Amino acid sequence: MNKLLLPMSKNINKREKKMTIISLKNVNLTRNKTEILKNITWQVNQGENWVILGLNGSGKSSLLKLILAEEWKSSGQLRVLGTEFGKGEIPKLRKRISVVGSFIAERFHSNIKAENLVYTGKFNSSMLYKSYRDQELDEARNLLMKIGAEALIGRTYGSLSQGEKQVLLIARSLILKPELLILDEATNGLDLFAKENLLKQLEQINKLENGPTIIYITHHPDEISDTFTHLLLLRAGEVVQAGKKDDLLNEKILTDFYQEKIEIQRIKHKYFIIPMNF
Ligand SMILES: Nc1ncnc2c1ncn2[C@@H]1O[C@H](COP(=O)(O)OP(=O)(O)OP(=O)(O)O)[C@@H](O)[C@H]1O
Repeated sequence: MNKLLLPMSKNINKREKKMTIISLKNVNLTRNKTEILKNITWQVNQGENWVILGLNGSGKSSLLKLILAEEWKSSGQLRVLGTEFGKGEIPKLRKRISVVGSFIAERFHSNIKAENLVYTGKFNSSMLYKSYRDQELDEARNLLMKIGAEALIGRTYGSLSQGEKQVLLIARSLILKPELLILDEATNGLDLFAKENLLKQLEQINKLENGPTIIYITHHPDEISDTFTHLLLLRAGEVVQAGKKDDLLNEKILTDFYQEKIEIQRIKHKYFIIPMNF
């Protein structure tokens, strides 16, 4: 993956100070008589970046789909960027949120060209519903150039490696200058260095004045970089703990969370969780 440089300017738009970005109060999600999310209460404030950590099947993707209004809560109160679900305008809200993740990655046709795919980010859609003039697509091309991915211009999505696809999806996620950026297992399929580049990219996004709030969904504690301030620990559809990263990344809390004895090793800026009974 190429080293990524951010294209955003410092004053993207004026945003309220310290607004609540995400608020869930007693939210439940039930499908086919299965309780997928149970009584979730969680608040993300401006200035915080969260990692959602959980084992397989803990409900991470379902929580993400609720926030994106791709799933509808069964009960409870849900508010994202000031829009109350059930009252506010969801299509408008969607344009303020960007997602990078496999369930987005799978939606694109293999024949779509890199610049067209990046441009779909403008409409939060997986395809372009009309043809765009070269001049319009130049915005996407310029973005790819700025992030050092000009080699991808003109290439079809299906011909790209996993790492190259991820670069495209990141460019796509930035074209709308989102207020909320969600990454769902975004390092899947990336090699060691591509993964570090992605985490570095997030660090740069985080330094932007008026940059987006970042929500990062992962299985891998070693990806909890300095960019992140808070941690949501999700198990079997329930919040086990939610709070400041520094308060939660300790052996007692994580042993309780995983229900397995673990040890934490901090090497340089990374956390490694070692299962002790294997
Ligand atoms: N429509 C549905 N009907 C019944 N059960 C469902 C439905 N959708 C999800 N589930 C179940 O809800 C649980 C949570 O799923 P989800 O995909 O949100 O977990 P996850 O934490 O993202 O998992 P992974 O890390 O494996 O991707 C799983 O047990 C899943 O099988």
